[in-house]
Amino acid sequence: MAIIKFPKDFKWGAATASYQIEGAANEDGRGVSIWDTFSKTPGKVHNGDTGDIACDSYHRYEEDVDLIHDLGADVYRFSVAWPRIFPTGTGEVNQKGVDYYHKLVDSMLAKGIEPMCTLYHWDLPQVLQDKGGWDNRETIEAFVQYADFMFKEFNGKIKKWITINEPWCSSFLSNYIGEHAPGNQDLQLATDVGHHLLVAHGLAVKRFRESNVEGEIGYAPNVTWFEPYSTKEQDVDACNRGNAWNLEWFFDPVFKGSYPQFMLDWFKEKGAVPTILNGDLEIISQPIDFLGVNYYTGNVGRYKENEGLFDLESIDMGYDKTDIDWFIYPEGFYKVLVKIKDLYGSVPIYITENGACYNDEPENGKVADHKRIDYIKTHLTALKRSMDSGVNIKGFLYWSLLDNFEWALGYSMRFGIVHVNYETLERTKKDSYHWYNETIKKGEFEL
Ligand SMILES: CCOCCOc1ccc(-c2cn(C[C@@H]3NC[C@@H](O)[C@H]3O)nn2)cc1
Repeated sequence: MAIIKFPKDFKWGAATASYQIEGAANEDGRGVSIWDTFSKTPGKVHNGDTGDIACDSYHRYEEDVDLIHDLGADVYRFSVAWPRIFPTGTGEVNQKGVDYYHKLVDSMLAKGIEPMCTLYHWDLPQVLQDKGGWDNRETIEAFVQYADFMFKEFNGKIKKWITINEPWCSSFLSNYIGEHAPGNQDLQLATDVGHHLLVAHGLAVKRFRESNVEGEIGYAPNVTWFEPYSTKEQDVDACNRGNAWNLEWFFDPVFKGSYPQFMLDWFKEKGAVPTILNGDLEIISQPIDFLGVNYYTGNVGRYKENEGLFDLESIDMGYDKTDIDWFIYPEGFYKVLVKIKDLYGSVPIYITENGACYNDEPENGKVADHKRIDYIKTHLTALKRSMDSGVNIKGFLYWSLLDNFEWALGYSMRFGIVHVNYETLERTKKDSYHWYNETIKKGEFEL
């Protein structure tokens, strides 16, 4: 069997997000977010699940930090709920919310765990949504004020900042496909929202630099991979469009200061070119210190006229799927990381999310989630292949530490290496947790 070995300075960790784990939705002055509204809208979330309680991490954060510590992790990626800091998005600070994140961060630092903080992981204050949300450019300034407050308040404690998580999800999944909050279905709106998210990212980076606070800053786009069914130009072009929807569309503005022309042309045909103001792209392309990459799945794709937004169909090649019905495709992880290197150079990269959904339940106090272990093994192998091909990967954060609220799928889908009983809130380390702990300790594993 092959031994897959990582560098000694490689950073290992796990990730979560505020709305998915905290609960305490109406506690200590927290304001309403768009996910509170969306999850309480009948038919939007599986089983009518909400983040009202979630994993109750707001009250159990010390237990969860112990889980991170016992894992042997170097880094813990969490997100701050904007409505806990500014309940109406702007204006008066909610000190109890600030105090909570100081307690959380201090507990990490006390155990030698590096905090990696995501400022926007989708829980936009509802008051801002009521004024147009990310379609209203005033939300950009509100985000910059929130980010500026956080940079200064946590200066010296938090030294790795992520501005926006998965702008593709917050724009296209949330405003064109409509599966996520606020649930619009308007392509022009989606391209404008995506653009405003990128402007907000760029202005936050600019403010970070001007603030002279310690640390590094980046963002965390999600990517996928469509492998052409054949070498026919139609198949290759269709897959290029499908890949660019996540990749070039959200990477070129940051790394090149322009949108990919072939995608602008495509969106022009659809009547949905984003509204770009003078100076926007200079702001968006502020240099960043690191790139977060979130990868879960990929597939083989083929040209099919009028299929979806890009004349692209996904082919069922019979690859195994996880319990969320996503194909298991580690080759795509390798391919997309090499493409990022080829297109954007040697920017330091953290895998800020990669993980598998398997809904195994505890039996006699154990969770034998061996398929999750296999998924992690094959994806870490693809990751190491990319590193050996020159991709500048600095660390890997598994999604997710805990089973949690998986957005429109509620609590029906479990990504955690720790099982959460949503009745009792009891945490149970799964076999994958123990395997990951051993891998972190040794810096290697047997494939
Ligand atoms: C073309 C039609 O498509 C319909 C559904 O399309 C998608 C795409 C992507 C996702 C998706 C979900 N996740 C996991 C989360 N990442 C952030 C963290 O909060 C995790 O919970 N990543 N991507 C869901 C649905």
